[in-house]
Amino acid sequence: MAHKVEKTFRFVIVGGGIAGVTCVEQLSSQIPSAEVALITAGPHIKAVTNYKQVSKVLEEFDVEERPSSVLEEKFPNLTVIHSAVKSLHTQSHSVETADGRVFGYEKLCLCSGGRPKLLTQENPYVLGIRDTDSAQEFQKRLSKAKRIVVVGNGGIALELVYEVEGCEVIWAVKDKAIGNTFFDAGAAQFLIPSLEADKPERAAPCKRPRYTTEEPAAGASQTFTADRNSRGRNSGPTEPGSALGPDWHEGIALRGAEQVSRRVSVEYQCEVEKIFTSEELLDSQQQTLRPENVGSWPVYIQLTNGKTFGCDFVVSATGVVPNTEPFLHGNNFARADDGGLRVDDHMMTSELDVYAAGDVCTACWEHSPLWQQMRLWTQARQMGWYAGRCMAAHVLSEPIELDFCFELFSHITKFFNYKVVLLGKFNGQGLGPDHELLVRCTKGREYVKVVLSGGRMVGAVLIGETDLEETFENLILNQMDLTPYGEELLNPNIDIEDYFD
Ligand SMILES: Cc1cc2nc3c(=O)[nH]c(=O)nc-3n(C[C@H](O)[C@H](O)[C@H](O)COP(=O)(O)OP(=O)(O)OC[C@H]3O[C@@H](n4cnc5c(N)ncnc54)[C@H](O)[C@@H]3O)c2cc1C
Ligand SMILES: NC(=O)C1=CN([C@@H]2O[C@H](COP(=O)(O)OP(=O)(O)OC[C@H]3O[C@@H](n4cnc5c(N)ncnc54)[C@H](O)[C@@H]3O)[C@@H](O)[C@H]2O)C=CC1
Repeated sequence: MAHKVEKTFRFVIVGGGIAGVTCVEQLSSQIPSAEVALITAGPHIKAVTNYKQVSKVLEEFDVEERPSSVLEEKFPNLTVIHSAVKSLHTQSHSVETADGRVFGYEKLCLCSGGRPKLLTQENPYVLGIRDTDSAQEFQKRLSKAKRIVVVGNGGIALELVYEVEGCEVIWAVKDKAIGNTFFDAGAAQFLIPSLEADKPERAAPCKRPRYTTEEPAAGASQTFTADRNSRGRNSGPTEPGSALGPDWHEGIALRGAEQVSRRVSVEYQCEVEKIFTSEELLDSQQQTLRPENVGSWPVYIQLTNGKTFGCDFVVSATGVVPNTEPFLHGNNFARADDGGLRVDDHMMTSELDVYAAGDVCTACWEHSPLWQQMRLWTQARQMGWYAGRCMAAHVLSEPIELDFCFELFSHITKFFNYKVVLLGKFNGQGLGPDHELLVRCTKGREYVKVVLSGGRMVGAVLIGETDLEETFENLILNQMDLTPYGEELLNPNIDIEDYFD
């Protein structure tokens, strides 16, 4: 190594996102005398605010971007270093930053997050959304756009298609239904009318114990339009930093160049065949172009269903890749198939004294039958907190067991303006055909799905103000045999809370 070690810290944490900051807070509170360094690339750090434990495992909180001085004032033994780590030397227990400084560590936690897994890296018309900078770039480009294509069917796509106004959106999804990372086709059917104009209908409960859904045929498309009055929004840009999170779009107006309201066309069961410029389009003599798509768009996207759309730009909302690159050279990290650093049940990587938490890591311990990893804010906080506890326990030679929060998967969020709660194996993940679904759906009001295996509840999707989360969480955790209750479990006329008292 070219440079001399400037200082050795007991704990070094890399990354000022939710995972890194929570890890720092945990370590600094547990061992206040320990010297801790937080090395982060951005000028700001993320802070969890308004934390609320909704039930045993469900939690809600806001996230704010703050100057790092707030953390340093709170924890006198903390040093925040604003520079990117460019290399890691696990043999000598040191990291080197982009500005050429070298810091030693006794224990290190990598919390460098992830970045968008783009359809293509080179095309200037293909955007990803991750942090405030990329959200602002998206907003700027959108303000001049008449049509965009959104590719992907997860969290970002779901948020964008609902929020974008004044611009036509073509939404290309690989699947038969929208929102496949969070929902099944039934929930998608419940949500899709929200893309259209608000037409208040009297909600009539309909119990659907047998699970059937109508799906669009392969290669089909559906168009939804909505007239919406502008909703109140703050207009000022937010400060640059790490990954965005809940309600990131509340602070920025997502409005295109047209005086139209929402117009979304969903192209089902298709992927991207090719992305090309107008010159390339002329050269290739595209036969598949519909008349409405002919024009001088800066970029064209050809889908595997044979259709080609011209647009102002493409949003690649196609998942994340863990930020591991700076740490790999010269070291021997075991990585998972998704590119994340493999961690065990103590958040330890395969390298001695190196831990990892949040989007950069892949949980490779034997999971509880009711938990799975998803790269989410909540899990970044839980992992950062638990990694901090493990690091502290190891230096103090104390025993530590996997935390209870990894017992049951839980996530609270909002899609299409509905509250969404996901519990356990909410989509029957990994259960094979050996499970049963109960569904209750009240159009425009709520969608409740329960996943049962061997008569026991193993997962649930709750959309709307169902007020069922706590009861269902208990039923999942206590694994009570629900066979005697049958379909009554979702009877809208029974107060289920009283039922199980
Ligand atoms: C648009 C969007 C909306 C989202 N909405 C939700 C939501 O509603 N609910 C939810 O649960 N989750 C949501 N997520 C996911 C959530 O934001 C992430 O899972 C979570 O923020 C990950 O936290 P992290 O600390 O692991 O990583 P990050 O927040 O990405 O933080 C990584 C940090 O590491 C720093 N860093 C990176 N490389 C280096 C380096 N070499 N040296 C030093 N520092 C480095 C970065 O500057 C950053 O500070 C959303 C994500 C996006 C992009
Ligand atoms: N409310 C919430 O909980 C939100 C969570 N997030 C999180 O932020 C992160 C980033 O979000 P997303 O990019 O939406 O990731 P995601 O993992 O949620 O979804 C990625 C989607 O892209 C699809 N996809 C992948 N490769 C593709 C390809 N080549 N062509 C077409 N489709 C492809 C996948 O099938 C999946 O539907 C995720 O970890 C997500 O969970 C994001 C927004 C909201």
